Order: sequence, then C-alpha cells, then structure tokens
Amino acid sequence: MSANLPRARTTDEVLDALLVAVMAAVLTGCFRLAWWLVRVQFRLVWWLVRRPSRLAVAVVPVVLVVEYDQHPATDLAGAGALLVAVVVWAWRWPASFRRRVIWRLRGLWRGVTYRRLWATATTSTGLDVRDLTTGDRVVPGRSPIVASKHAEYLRVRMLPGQTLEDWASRTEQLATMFNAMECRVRPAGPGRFGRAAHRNLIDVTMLRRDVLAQPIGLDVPAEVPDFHALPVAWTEDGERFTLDLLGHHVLIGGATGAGKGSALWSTICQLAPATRTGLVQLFGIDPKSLEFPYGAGLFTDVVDGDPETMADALEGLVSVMNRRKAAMRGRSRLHTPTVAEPFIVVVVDELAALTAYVPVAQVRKRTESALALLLTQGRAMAISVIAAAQDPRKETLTHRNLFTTRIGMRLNEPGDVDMLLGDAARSRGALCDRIRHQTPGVAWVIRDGDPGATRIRFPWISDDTIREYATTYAKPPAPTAEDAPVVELHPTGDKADAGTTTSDDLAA
Ligand SMILES: Nc1ncnc2c1ncn2[C@@H]1O[C@H](COP(=O)(O)OP(=O)(O)OP(=O)(O)O)[C@@H](O)[C@H]1O
Repeated sequence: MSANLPRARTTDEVLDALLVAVMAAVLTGCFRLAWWLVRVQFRLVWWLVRRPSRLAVAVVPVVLVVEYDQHPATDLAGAGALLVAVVVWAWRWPASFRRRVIWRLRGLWRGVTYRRLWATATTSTGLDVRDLTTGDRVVPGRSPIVASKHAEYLRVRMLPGQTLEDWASRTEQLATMFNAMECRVRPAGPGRFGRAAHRNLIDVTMLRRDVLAQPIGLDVPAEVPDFHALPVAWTEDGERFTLDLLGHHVLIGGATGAGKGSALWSTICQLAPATRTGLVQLFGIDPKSLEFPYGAGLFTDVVDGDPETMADALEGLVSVMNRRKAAMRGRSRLHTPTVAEPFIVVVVDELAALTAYVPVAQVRKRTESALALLLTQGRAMAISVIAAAQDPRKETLTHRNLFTTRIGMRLNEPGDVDMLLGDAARSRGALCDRIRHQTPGVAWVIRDGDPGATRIRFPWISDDTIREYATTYAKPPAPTAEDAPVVELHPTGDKADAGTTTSDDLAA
C-alpha cells in the first residue's frame, strides 16, 4: 500500500528545484534586459534620424560623464547637465514629457490593479480562450498601463478569432470590473515607427473622470493664428485640440441643440485677429439668418435666406478660386495666404439648406456644382469650407467624403454616426449617440488618415463674447477698386468678368 503513496521529496531535490527556478528567473531577466537594450539602441538610432536635437539632449550628458569620469566634479557636472536636459524637455516639449514620463510613471502604480484583475476580468467577460492542446485558459496580452490624470490607456492583443465588436460589447462589464466611469475600445493607432498597427491590436481607454463634463472657456486667440493648428477645443486628456484648417474642409454635424454654434464660433474667434489684418476673409452663408448677425464685423460678407443669392455667392467664390488657379498654373501647387490673396474661409450654417432643401432644381444644381468645385479644388487655393449640418442623412450630405475633418456632436441614433462621419466611424470609437444632452459642445472628431476618433469639447461662447470679438477685431473698411481684389458675394447684374464661373467649371 505504501508503494502507491507519493514519495516525499528529499532536501536535495527541493534545493535542485529551487536552483532551477532561480536560474530560469535569472535567464528570463537577462533576456528581457538584453531585449530592452536592443530596443533602446534602436530608439536612439531612430531619434538620430528623425529628431537629432532630442538625441543631443539625451546623449550629451551621458557622454560627458563616461568620457571625463576622472573627478567627482565632472560627475556632478554630468548629473547637472542631465537635470538641465530633463528640465528643457519638460519646458520645451511639455506634451511629449507628460506622455512619455509622467503618464508612464503614473501608469506604474495604476498598473497594480490591472496586474491583479486582468485575468479575472477577461475570463469573467468571456474574453479568454481555452488552449485545446494544454487545456489552459489563455488571456489576451496587454501593454503596460499609461495613465493621465483622468484615464488609463492600454493596448491589447486580441486572441485569435476575436474582433473589435467582441470587445466593444463587453465595455460596460470591463468598466465595472476596473471601477471606471466608462470603457472604450478602438482599433490601435499607428505603431511606434508610423507603421499601421497589426489588426489584432486594439486601444482600450478606461475613463475615470470626464473633464469635459463642465463648460469650457474660450482660448485667447494668437495675434498671428497658426492656420494649421487653431486651438479650437479641449480633449478629454485636458489638452488643447488644434484644428488644421488651411488645406482642409470641416464638416460639423449634430442634432438640434448639440452645440454646432460653439464649434463654428470657436473657429471664427480663433481666426478673428487674422480677419483684422486681412490675412483671412470670412464668408458666411446663413440660411436661417440667425447665426452670424452678432459677429457681422468679422465677416467680409454674409448671405442669407434666398437660395439664388446663396448660389450666386458660391459661384463668386468659384470665380476667385479659378483666378487663383490661373495665376498659380506652372508656378506653385499650393497657395500661401497673403493680405492681397488671403485665406478664404466659407462658413455655412446649415449645409442641407444649400443642397437638399432648395426647391428649384436648377438653383439646387448650381449650388451643388459650385460647392463641389470648392470642396474638390479649393484646398490648394487656400479656400476652406466649414459647414454645419443637422440632418446626417445621405441626401442632405452628398459631399460628406470631401470634408477631410468631420466632427460629430450629439446625434440621436447610433446609425446616424456612420452616415455623418463615414463608414465604420462608430466602431472606430466615435460614440456620438452616447453624448449626453447635458453636455452641448462635446464632439467626436474623425480626421482622414487617423484611424481613431478623438473626443473633444468646444468652448461655450456667449452672444456678448461674439459681439465683443466683432468689435475688437472688426476688419478694416473694404479696399477701394484699385486695392486688393475683394470677393463680392452679392454679384450685381453683370457677372461676366474674367473670373466668372463658366459652364465648363460647373460641368467639372
Ligand atoms: N460648448 C458649449 N458649452 C456649453 N453649453 C453650450 C455649448 N454650446 C452650446 N451650448 C448650449 O447649448 C445651446 C444650444 O447650442 P447651439 O444653438 O449652438 O446648438 P446647435 O447645435 O447650433 O442647435 P441648432 O441646430 O438648433 O441651431 C446653447 O444655447 C447653449 O446654452
């Protein structure tokens, strides 16, 4: 009977097992260290190629210490230089310092919860699989945690056979497990070297606190605005969201009361100093005649109401575009705004009123053709269109894909999101139908070339603020005939000048 009992281990055997375990741990550690060193070297080479200045900041102190390590004073100088490098990094590139240092350090202690709960959370939500060979449960791999003040971010490698939808359908359970306010998933952004991420990678965000829950104030505009980075809103990481307007068209959609006005006015206010200097000309198309009167001083011209007048206005802008195109032919591919030939921004308050809701077919055709020309060719000629739309249906947004930046505010139905922002926008993370009524001005942004969606909130801008801007930044009186060309949005009678839109233009 005793022969069937398991034999007790001798001390030597226990020691052997312990030794093997220790050696395995040491070998694993060495391998990880070697792998880390390889990655660091790879990163240094990458920096040398892409960012020589940052490489210098990181490497010079180290070289000083290693090369001149003969005296404690040199060590001290090296340590001082290192400290200066860190301070310069934090001061000169605060966003990069925050993301790469502070968020990762914070992620170390927030990661404790994930180490403890990850296996349980994925198993209890059915996001693990059973290995048929060994019978073990396999849980999805994840990156270390990166944590801002308000959220934790991790990248997850989905298991074979899983899809983004599998994860999206478990976000509520995951949020509960990790005690988060909300959990979101989206396809992973581009990899470290700008390569497209592997399709089995997803980015998970655990939101702790919604910094966008409270209204936000307007940023004071720069005297010389950067048209490629207008600070028009704030992201949920508490950072400024900048809009690249020059060379892009922007579509803003949302249900009634979603705050489309704040998106339009935030952009207009950031452009205001440039309207005063004449580097920007704003043209308003306001079918309801309600949105732009407060800020009339900022606009070069505003047309409202009558569909025929709006068609004339758009054709006037096409004429300007054609004149610029003719002047640029063979000389340049991209127009740089000057006071003589400024950046033209066309702001449309209700896009559907220009397209679907125009009763006379001929006028509708003229409007649509002129709009299509501006949207397809205007970008190179420094003409951008910002258009708001309430109704996301296809018939009202025929030109949706010509807008390179699409902003979705609160929408009524999940199906509206893809209609407004483009195919699969909702599965890319743009949950516009989940934006609460209590948070007007909150929106999701989809930009061409960016696989994910960014959640932002536009500042609340009162009518008084708009009036104040219109007074402070009122544009100078219109130039005389000999001065710079001014676009006339109300062409009177004879439009047949050199710049008038031809039937060929419209046919195009
Ligand atoms: N960014 C914001 N922050 C806080 N409150 C806002 C913001 N934007 C708008 N609001 C509030 O929501 C209300 C509706 O906003 P707004 O008129 O801009 O919506 P809209 O989408 O343009 O609606 P409609 O399509 O009916 O014109 C405003 O009167 C204001 O009280």
